[in-house]
Amino acid sequence: MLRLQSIILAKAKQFTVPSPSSLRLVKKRMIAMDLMHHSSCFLLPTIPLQRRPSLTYALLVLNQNLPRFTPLLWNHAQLRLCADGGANRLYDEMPLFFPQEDASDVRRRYKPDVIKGDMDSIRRDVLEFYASLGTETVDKAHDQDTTDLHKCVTYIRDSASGLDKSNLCVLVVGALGGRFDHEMGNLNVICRFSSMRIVLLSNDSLIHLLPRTYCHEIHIQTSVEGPHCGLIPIGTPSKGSTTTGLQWDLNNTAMEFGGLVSTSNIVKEEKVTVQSDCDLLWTISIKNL
Ligand SMILES: Nc1ncnc2c1ncn2[C@@H]1O[C@H](COP(=O)(O)OP(=O)(O)OP(=O)(O)O)[C@@H](O)[C@H]1O
Ligand SMILES: Cc1ncc(C[n+]2csc(CCO)c2C)c(N)n1
Repeated sequence: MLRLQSIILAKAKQFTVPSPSSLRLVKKRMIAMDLMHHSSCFLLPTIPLQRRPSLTYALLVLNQNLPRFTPLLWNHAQLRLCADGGANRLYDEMPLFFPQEDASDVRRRYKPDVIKGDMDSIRRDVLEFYASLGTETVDKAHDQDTTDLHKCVTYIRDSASGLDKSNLCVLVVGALGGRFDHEMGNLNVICRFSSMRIVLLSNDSLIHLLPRTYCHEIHIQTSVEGPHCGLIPIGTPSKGSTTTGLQWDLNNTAMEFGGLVSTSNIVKEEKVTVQSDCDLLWTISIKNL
């Protein structure tokens, strides 16, 4: 009798074969997706203790104007790197944040742990200054196929010893504005290292990736960021993305680059949630306090 039932069931199933896309949807609903929390609390003077998960920060300085909050990020970071010409920026611009102080005192206080790149932009005097203070220098002049940012992210991932990498967040300053090929290269790095938390920052905005493999909860630090924001599918089209907490929420909405993308959106709540079938770029404005 049981065997007969299962034959009947099997036969019935033959006539209602679910499409691969509906199977994927069912599978997605059955597997509870992990939640990923995001918070720009690194822009606050002190990081709240109850911050979940507690992150370790690495700061990466690129060859562009240093954002005004660079000293703050420096203090939060456990590892500080300069990508090639980024060292010139640190050397030239860090003393400008402390006009009362002697420039060389400031330079000694803000000594990077590592300078890595193809070393075609760093000035000799700057390289010698930091090397004499004990900064590790890694010359990758032979590699002309990856950017200096890429080289530095690889260093953080593979070589930085004594750094808790289980909950690491890489803060990249000087990543936006300026030359467009560099900006696109920088965005490409966050897509290429999609399993790492990497935040690209300028004075005006920040960008990070929301991998499709998680549900995302973004805790808005309203004192320092927002309200302008955007969600952009940069690599592949999204068949459906869903959000809460935005003025123009997405409701299983399809998006694609060259079609609909969510720019000039507005954050309406302290918590924004995002779920998508593809990796999305999240961007939010930084307040000019
Ligand atoms: N104008 C910019 N806008 C955004 N990012 C930049 C800009 N300039 C440099 N960067 C970033 O800083 C890193 C180091 O800059 P640097 O000028 O040393 O690079 P580079 O390889 O010498 O550049 P290029 O040879 O293409 O001029 C780059 O890999 C890039 O990520
Ligand atoms: C297809 C292709 N396009 C551009 C470059 C040039 N390039 C890319 S990264 C880099 C290093 C910059 O520090 C250089 C020179 C390349 N190699 N391959």
